[in-house]
Amino acid sequence: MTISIGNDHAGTDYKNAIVKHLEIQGYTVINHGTDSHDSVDYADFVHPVADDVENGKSTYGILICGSANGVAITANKHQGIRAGLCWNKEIVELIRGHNNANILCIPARFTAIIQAVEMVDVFLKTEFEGGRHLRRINKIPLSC
Ligand SMILES: O=C(CO)[C@H](O)[C@H](O)[C@H](O)COP(=O)(O)O
Repeated sequence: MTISIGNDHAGTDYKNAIVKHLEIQGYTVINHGTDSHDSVDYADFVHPVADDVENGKSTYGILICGSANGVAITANKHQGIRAGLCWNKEIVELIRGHNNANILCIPARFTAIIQAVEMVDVFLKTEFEGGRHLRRINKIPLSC
């Protein structure tokens, strides 16, 4: 499975830990984020990640910035994207199980690196439940 990842300067250390964790497990990771701690603008890496997921180049995306709000707002402008901001594993289960999210947004300044890695694991293993949740997703304008 291929996963696209992006981060701004607030998320560089988190991105590095997540990429290492995923590659050890055999995932292919496309890195659109900055590898530096110098200040950058989140939209510059969000759009390439969202494009990858929309066009099927990647199955899922992972976005990391300070609060995760900038990346989530930007990613959800894309028609085929359902991006969810998560701060614990329970919320991650819900954005996959209930919302069929295809991008996980992680707030680096409000989450420990180990928590972020654990959230990624939950995101990748949780299946969409379908049923009533599919009916609801189908009512989200421009998202399906
Ligand atoms: O864009 C954000 C929130 O909407 C992210 O949290 C950024 O990482 C944050 O805004 C960066 O802030 P900085 O003061 O420029 O480091």
